[in-house]
Amino acid sequence: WNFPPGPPRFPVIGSLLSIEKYGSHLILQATKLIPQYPKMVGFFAGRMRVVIINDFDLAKKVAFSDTFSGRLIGMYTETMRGYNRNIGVISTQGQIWRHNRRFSLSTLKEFGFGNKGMWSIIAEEAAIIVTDLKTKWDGQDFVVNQTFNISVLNILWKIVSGKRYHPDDPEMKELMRVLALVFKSAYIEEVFPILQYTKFTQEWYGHSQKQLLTQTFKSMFEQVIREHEQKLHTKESPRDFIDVYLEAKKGNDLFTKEDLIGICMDFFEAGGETVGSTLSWVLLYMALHPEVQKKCRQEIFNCLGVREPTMNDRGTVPYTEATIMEIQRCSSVAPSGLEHKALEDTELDGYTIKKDTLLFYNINSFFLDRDYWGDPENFRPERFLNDDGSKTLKYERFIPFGFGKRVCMGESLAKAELFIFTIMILQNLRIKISANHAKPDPGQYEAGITRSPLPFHVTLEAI
Ligand code: HEM
Repeated sequence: WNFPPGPPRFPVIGSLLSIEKYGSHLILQATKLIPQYPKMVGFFAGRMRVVIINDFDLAKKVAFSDTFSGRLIGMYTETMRGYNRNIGVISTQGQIWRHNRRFSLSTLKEFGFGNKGMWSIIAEEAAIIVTDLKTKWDGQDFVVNQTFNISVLNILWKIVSGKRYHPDDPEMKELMRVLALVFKSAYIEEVFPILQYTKFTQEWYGHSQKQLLTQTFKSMFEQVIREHEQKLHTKESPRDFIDVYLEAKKGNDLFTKEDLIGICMDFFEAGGETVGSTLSWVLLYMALHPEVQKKCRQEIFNCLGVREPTMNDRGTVPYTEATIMEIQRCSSVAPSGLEHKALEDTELDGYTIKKDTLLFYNINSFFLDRDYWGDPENFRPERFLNDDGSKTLKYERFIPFGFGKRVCMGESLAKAELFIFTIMILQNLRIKISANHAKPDPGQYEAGITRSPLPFHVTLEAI
């Protein structure tokens, strides 16, 4: 039928052979095929039909349409999470997704998304890790490797469950490491179910680690929920997200313990690695661009001095804000967002899109569009500033959090975290290229659902 054009297809493995020669990450590599397929490119990935949308206007159409608001429903949830249906927000669709998303968004808002309480929780976590780096690593070489992931997770976890972890907690560190691994090999067993049938192939894509991770998360969340049930706070004084959920669940079948566990998993999966990786990129680009670092720091000291930032300071430090935006553009931490599944047979730009086809909009390609940005390969925060440098500029194609029906649920939290952490890092630490190790290289990264730099060295200097 009239499937969007793409590289040659072979039985069983589909188009993956031709993709492999471009490298392993489908989306990042599909960017290289843009000259041949500027609007969209169709692949057969194992048993799945995948369409990557390179054209911004078409992407918008997909992202804002109900027809394309589905998710891949299948094995991942059943075998990995141990449930017989999809749960939570990220991997549900239809009524369950709408309900879980609406409830989660409004409850998170109630508990501080975008308000003062939230900002001080963020600053508190940032202060702990920054002070730790300052006291332990002053004048020394430091390996940046998921340095901020646990701190960032603590912020969300405090709202959801009232708990936090020590940034050096060995168990949580291990969970974060495995979680990052899961992000890197997402979708693989959906694409090639056959891989699950031998021990050797299972090992190859990390099946047992994935299963262990989801089982660990599951029992961790069940335990936290049990503790909340035993000491449920009333409707009038809920302590956190879990209290509100359990209260709402009374007599309402749309609320289930499985979905609560699913939402907790979603927050862990979506809320730590994404912001954590972006902060690693902040250290990398700051080390590589000392002149930008100096300018940010000067602006911060001029406007805020050494006091803790809040989101009310937005607008007063435009160069720093532009720098964060440029880091998000250059690092493209969620290069393709998540899949959007067609819920029925439909048509897109003259091509037939059959039900269950997966569509990804190529965020990475929007960030690298030469006609749009002029010099996309250059790191240049000024592009996000107006002529006199007094205001940041908005760009339609700057969509690190995606857009449309399934736009990131944590956007305002993530923005607050990036703003407050970056400022507090720069107030307290100078980040330099190490004289003893290779210069950090933005081209050295790992990519799956998220894109994070490989561990790299910097020299830290306390201010
Ligand atoms: C820099 C940090 C982050 C980036 C770049 C990012 C990016 C994205 C992107 C591109 C999507 C997919 C949009 C789509 O499918 O159309 C997404 C979805 C999502 N994000 Fe984020 N995200 C970040 C942080 C967070 C945080 C802190 C949370 C915590 C609440 C979060 C929760 C979610 C959830 C639950 C979804 C799924 C929404 C749905 O399926 O309806 N994200 N994010």
